[in-house]
Amino acid sequence: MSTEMEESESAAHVLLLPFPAQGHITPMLSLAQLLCHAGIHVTFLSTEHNHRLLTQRRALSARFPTLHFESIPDALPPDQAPTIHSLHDISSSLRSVTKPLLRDLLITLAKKDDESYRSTTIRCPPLSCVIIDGIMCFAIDVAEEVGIPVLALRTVSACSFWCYSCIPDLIQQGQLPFQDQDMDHPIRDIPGMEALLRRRDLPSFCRMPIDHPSFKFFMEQIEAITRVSAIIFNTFDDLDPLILPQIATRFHKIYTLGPLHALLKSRVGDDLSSSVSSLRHEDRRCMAWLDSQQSGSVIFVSFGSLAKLSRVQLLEFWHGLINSGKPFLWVVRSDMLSSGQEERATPVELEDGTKERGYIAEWVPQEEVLAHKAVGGFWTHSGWNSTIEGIWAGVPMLCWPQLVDQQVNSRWVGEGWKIGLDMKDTCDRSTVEKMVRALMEEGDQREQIFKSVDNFAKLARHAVSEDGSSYKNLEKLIEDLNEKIVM
Ligand SMILES: O=c1ccn([C@@H]2O[C@H](COP(=O)(O)OP(=O)(O)O[C@H]3O[C@H](CO)[C@@H](O)[C@H](O)[C@H]3O)[C@@H](O)[C@H]2O)c(=O)[nH]1
Ligand SMILES: C[C@H]1CC[C@@H]2C(C(=O)O)=CO[C@@H](O)[C@@H]21
Repeated sequence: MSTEMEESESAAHVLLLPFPAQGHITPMLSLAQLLCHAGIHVTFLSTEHNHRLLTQRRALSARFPTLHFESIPDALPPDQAPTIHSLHDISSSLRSVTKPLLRDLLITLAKKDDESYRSTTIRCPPLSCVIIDGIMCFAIDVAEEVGIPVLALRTVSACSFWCYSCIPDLIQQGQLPFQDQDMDHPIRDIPGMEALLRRRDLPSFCRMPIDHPSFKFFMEQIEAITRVSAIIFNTFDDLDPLILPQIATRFHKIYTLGPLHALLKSRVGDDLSSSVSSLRHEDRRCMAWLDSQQSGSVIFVSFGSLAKLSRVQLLEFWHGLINSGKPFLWVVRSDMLSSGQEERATPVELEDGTKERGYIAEWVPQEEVLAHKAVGGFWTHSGWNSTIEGIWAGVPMLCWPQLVDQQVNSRWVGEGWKIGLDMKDTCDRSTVEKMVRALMEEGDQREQIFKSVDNFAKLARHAVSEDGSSYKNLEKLIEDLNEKIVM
């Protein structure tokens, strides 16, 4: 199929526009590879800063000749990582700087006789579709203006997406903003999760005043995404059987392709390194350290690419880990401490305890780490990529959510899917110690959690196998993109 499509003038050409952060680029790049593997032309458009950090671009283009990397300015300082508080700046910069340039690019790529691509060995057809990250909705206006159909990849979980979608209803019902300080007050009006959520489990921006610029940003995205032709989710049908039908009541076309990283391996091959989308340098020495540890003994601790910790939180976590007595591999990014709190001495008992049974790394090959036999538990911030990678690896999770969708994900992990423990809103050393022990030590609780996560891991394997839902949905997406009927 791919050879025919490469030569065909009518093959699809899709522009992918990720949000500029690791947790968004990784699933978008998996999707890019899956589409290119089927012969579709993909223009992967990153902001200039991230384009430079994607050091594996050349290797990827060599492997997938229909994968083209392009960059676009965003006018943000290169070291400004997105935070929930900087969303307003990011959003206005994308609108004022990136949006007009995107319009020019789409017009150029949509032309039937674009010479820049025709001069390459593989002829590239005119742009037929745009797949945006579900929070890059400024691009919908542009694509509509240029007359190109738009789909969205929503990189958060389906369950948190559904919560986002129900927020306007919660506001209308007077449940938002919260009327008092009781964060355990039940939220019963989100269809499909009636008996599950408390106020504290709603997306973190629900804790903000509703006239806060970041709250407004999310409200705009929630409204705008209703205009896309279809939404792609990084989940699989057996994980979300209660939620996907709810989403389908409001969004007429959805494709569930998850776990995307596993579908990529299943379709394209196992030799692909999961590091191709990494924006940071990986410390691979941690793998040798893991080799030296007993099977199932290590707790892997990673809070993704954006979470920030105060020095007090870091020390409480560290004390809790050391006091638990369990070996640990901990990703402590150099930009993880809140600014101004970096330069202080570490208590000697923590240094000694770490030398004895810990390994601290700047950034690791997380998928490989999760698959290592020494890893018996995953303490995570419940970012969606980490959560679905943890499910795929069949590793029980301890959750300490911080941002946006993570609050919802951790509730589903703890009480919905029952594949872990939710430590939300607490971080003192004795809670950490108790929770780490509960997760890692033999007993009924661990056994139940392990059974449940193992079951979802098996269902995930089925989903990406030839007769599984994600595999078939990808076929359908490819067919729809090629036939140009997703619109
Ligand atoms: O040392 C590390 C740590 C992380 N990762 C990878 O980095 C990604 C992190 O993604 P995620 O777990 O989703 O966390 P964030 O980076 O925090 O992602 C943001 O984007 C996600 C998708 O929208 C959201 O679900 C999160 O809440 C949001 O913070 C994963 O693929 C990890 O495998 C590594 O490769 N090495
Ligand atoms: C920095 C955050 C802005 C919104 C993004 C998000 C989402 O809802 O897509 C979740 O967490 C962060 O990645 C992003």
